[in-house]
Amino acid sequence: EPGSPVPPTSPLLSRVHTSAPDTESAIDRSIPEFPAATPIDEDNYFRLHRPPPYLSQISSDVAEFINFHHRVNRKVALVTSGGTTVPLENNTVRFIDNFSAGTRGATSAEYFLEKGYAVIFLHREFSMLPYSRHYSHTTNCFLDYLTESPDGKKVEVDEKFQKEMLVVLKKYRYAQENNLLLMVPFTTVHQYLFTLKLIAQEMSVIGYDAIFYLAAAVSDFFLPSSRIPQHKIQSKEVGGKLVVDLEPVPKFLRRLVDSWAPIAMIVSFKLETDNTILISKARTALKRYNHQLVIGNLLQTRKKQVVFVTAEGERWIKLDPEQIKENVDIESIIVPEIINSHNAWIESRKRMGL
Ligand SMILES: CC(C)(COP(=O)(O)O)[C@@H](O)C(=O)NCCC(=O)N[C@@H](CSSC[C@H](N)C(=O)O)C(=O)O
Repeated sequence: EPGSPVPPTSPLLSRVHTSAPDTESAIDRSIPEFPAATPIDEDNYFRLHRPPPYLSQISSDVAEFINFHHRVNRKVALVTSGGTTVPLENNTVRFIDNFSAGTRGATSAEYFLEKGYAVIFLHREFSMLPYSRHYSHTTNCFLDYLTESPDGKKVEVDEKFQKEMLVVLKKYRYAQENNLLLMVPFTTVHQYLFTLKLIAQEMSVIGYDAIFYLAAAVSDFFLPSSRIPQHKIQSKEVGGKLVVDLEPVPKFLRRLVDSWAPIAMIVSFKLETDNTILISKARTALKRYNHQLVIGNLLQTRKKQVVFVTAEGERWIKLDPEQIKENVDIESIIVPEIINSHNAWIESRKRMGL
């Protein structure tokens, strides 16, 4: 409406936007075909693909945020959240998406903040966000929490929701006013990998006070720039069938552990749908990447139970029926456990003189 007050630009929304394809730089026919996932070629992915055009903006925001907290020795958690996409056309009409609403990441970020961590929230643009997830358009529509004033002239928060909303609002404002939460978006797996690498390298200044909590659902396969079509695929051009030939995504977790963040504590999630392979797959990931903790979860039961897999063994965390009835966030149990492990990790590093 002309003249109506401009809505506040929420500090929860980053200054960069990722969902519109950067059609200028995504295609580069000069890039040779190469299997991205073999260890030797892994870094070729970063060397041969151009970084997202907005990366320098993110780099300066992240550096400023990290220095702000490093000065006061505050621990920083990088929480990744949401699914990455694999565009099938440069002017993207179709893309392969990875399942994730972003609830795990957004909820976990709240509990890290509650425990005094600063949080860099590397999230799929438009997925669930800390605090606003309680009243987002996809879960509890915020309009259902409002009523009209008796004279019908004003909007008010419904009396029965005042208490719970005040708790969320206070936490949101506290994070905002104390610069504790930095929002960094991604959409494609390409954007995710370049941004994760950048943040990991900038976080190295924090050493073991940094923790990586990798809840994002990352694509395992992608369409290399060398063969992505420029425009929307026309069915007549492909004889009515669409055959997609994807390359494996570089095993970035190995790079993260070995070189981008060699001192930080790293927690990854393993998502399966078959319970018979969950623990073995999580253990394989732990052995392959040699980080500290893999949290296994099944798509079907991810909100009620997870399994911690470490070098010492595995341990299930399950909500009991009462907790399920009470809508307890399983992250309210997961995150404090991880923070205890992070503190033990820091003590062990100090004892080793690192
Ligand atoms: C995505 C969910 C299930 C949360 O759901 P929402 O609350 O709806 O957001 C999360 O808990 C999770 O498992 N996240 C990790 C999922 C994932 O993709 N994990 C990868 C490991 S990280 S991607 C690593 C890459 N594949 C490699 O091997 O280097 C995997 O299972 O393979």
